[in-house]
Amino acid sequence: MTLSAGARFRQAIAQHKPLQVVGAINAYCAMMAEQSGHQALYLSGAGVANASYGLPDLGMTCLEDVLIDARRITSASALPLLVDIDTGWGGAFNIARTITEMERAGVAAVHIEDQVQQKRCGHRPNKQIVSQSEMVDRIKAAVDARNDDQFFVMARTDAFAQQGLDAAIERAQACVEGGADGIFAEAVHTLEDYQAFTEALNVPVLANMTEFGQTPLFSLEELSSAGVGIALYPLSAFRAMNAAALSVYQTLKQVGDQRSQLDKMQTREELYHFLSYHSYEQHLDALFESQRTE
Ligand SMILES: C[C@](O)(C(=O)O)[C@H](CC(=O)O)C(=O)O
Ligand SMILES: [Mg+2]
Repeated sequence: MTLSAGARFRQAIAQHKPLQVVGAINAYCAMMAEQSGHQALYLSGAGVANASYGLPDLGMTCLEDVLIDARRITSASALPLLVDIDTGWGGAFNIARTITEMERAGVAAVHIEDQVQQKRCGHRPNKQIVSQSEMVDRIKAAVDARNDDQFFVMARTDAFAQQGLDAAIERAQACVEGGADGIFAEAVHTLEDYQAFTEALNVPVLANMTEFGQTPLFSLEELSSAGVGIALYPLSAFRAMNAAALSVYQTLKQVGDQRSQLDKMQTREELYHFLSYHSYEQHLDALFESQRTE
């Protein structure tokens, strides 16, 4: 029997400590990540907002916006996909619908956070969070809605910024009691903070290694020593792609050709390799005589 996406995510967590989960902004990135040997993918809420809609990460995208990108990724890669569902987009029934649709889209796992609906990036100031009981209700609604009991519901808490370590850990514990399968400890500052979370909890703890934020970019060994179960790189490839693209646009404008930029580009042959272009072409040639020219 083939394992469900959720079961494969759980298996990957069990096999890697920590499991690296890498952001894939689109289907092709998912294919490159998979062929680079990664075991799990991430669809970033900020990434969907920024890349697919040209919007900031301020709770302006909705379920359908994220589902479109999630479906594209699960169609292109067999790796388990963790999806950022922000606040779940509403009350208990909205959250239930979000979970049902994510499962239908072939998603393995989601994280739902305790910010108010008009959420902010976790690494920005002035975040506001809902009460602990409202957050636990979000978790209960999500867990109750899943069809596959292996589908992984992760609680993200942004409480550290406003309320400090102890309150954030207490919240995380309450979420686990409410049924959360894992905890995303957002924007904590030190390995000791992670260690405190992992010691207080009996579920995997995720460390967000997002660049230019509140958390230092710890190595896998460091995260492992603090007991972290999942290391997330939500936008690393996206940021690199953006810098390369900008350089190409500016150079074309200023210089008039792209020759100095070729070393920043993936070659046609590399592109075709990741897409299995040649095997499609061979299939075409073998199947349809009329396609052959010689
Ligand atoms: C993980 C995150 O929720 C995301 O949407 O990718 C962001 C990442 C970022 O803005 O760097 C967050 O940490 O809030
Ligand atoms: Mg997000």
